[in-house]
Amino acid sequence: MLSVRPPHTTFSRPLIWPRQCRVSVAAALRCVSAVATASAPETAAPPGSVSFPILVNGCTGNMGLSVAEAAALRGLHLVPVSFSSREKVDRTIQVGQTNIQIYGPSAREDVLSSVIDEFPDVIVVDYTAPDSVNSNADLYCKLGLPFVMGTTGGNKQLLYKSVQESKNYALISPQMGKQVVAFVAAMKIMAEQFPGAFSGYHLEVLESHQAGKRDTSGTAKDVIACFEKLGVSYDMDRMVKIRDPEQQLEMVGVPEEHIDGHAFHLYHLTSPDDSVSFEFQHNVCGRSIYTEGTIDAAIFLHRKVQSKDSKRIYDMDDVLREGYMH
Ligand SMILES: NC(=O)C1=CN([C@@H]2O[C@H](COP(=O)(O)OP(=O)(O)OC[C@H]3O[C@@H](n4cnc5c(N)ncnc54)[C@H](OP(=O)(O)O)[C@@H]3O)[C@@H](O)[C@H]2O)C=CC1
Ligand SMILES: O=C(O)C1=N[C@H](C(=O)O)C[C@H](O)C1
Repeated sequence: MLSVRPPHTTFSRPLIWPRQCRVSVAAALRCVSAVATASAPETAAPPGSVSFPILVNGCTGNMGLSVAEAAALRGLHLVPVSFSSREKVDRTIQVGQTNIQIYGPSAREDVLSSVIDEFPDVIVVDYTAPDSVNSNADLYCKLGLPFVMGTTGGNKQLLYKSVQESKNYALISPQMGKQVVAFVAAMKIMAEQFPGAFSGYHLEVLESHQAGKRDTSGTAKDVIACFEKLGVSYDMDRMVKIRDPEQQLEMVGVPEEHIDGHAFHLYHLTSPDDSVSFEFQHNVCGRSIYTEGTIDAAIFLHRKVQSKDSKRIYDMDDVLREGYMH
């Protein structure tokens, strides 16, 4: 059986993961848009808040649907369009009062062009799949569609290059949970201020996510990059990735009701002589922390686009720094 216990530890107590969490498209669009405007929004936008069109790509999936629901609840104008990786989709998804039409990949460019005509200040949010990150981003950049990229994976360098070259606006973050973002930001600060502070230390990393997660945790990769700057050498192949529900229940301690949606991370450091150890954990149950952060990210990006800010590429650190922490 896979041992969750990092080998280089002097602790005698078993590793216990907390059981509780702690930490003609255009015509159709015009028609739906008119209905959406005429009928009262589900929940009025909070006083002083903005409302703008938001298109969530990946509404057939868990994050896409959650973000679409949260957008409607926050009083944003949900564009009734989303996409699938499958060509033969004949499907609509009801989110509040909006009927979202799902299109296949070949319709993407035409449909998105019509969306821009109809909703020039639209913000796209992408929660699709790692292998779609670059092609989706390339298309948003080609069309000048500002986007929030929540989807992890893909080629990060190419992603940034596309945005830079197109001068499009984008907010890219593998982690939208604001408290987790703050933790990673603290790790980055430590790495910048005390490079080499953990030289010679041994690092073990374990991450557990719902079985459907295809890639390695993007958040873990970012945290490991900080440890590397702190002097730790780490081979990514050693990361323990748990996707098996039985192990998650019995070994990791994920509450049963969150087996289908959780993100538990553990980083364990041990000094060369085994006399000192450190543990960092961030354990998330459900998805509300990400949906909340994603809506803030979309609002933030919309403001930047409207004010024609000269900076074009953002991450969640920028969002937190501008006071969205609460
Ligand atoms: N940044 C953050 O804070 C977070 C990031 N994530 C990341 O978001 C992504 C999605 O996660 P999650 O919702 O849990 O995954 P799901 O598997 O539940 O959903 C992904 C959906 O994307 C759709 N999809 C795949 N390819 C395309 C495409 N080319 N165009 C449009 N839709 C597509 C799939 O539907 P279909 O079969 O119809 O194509 C699927 O329903 C992952 O990369 C995950 O790591 C998740 C949580 C938080
Ligand atoms: O797929 C997920 O669920 C998550 N993905 C992100 C990642 O890969 O870091 C963020 C969080 O771990 C949830």
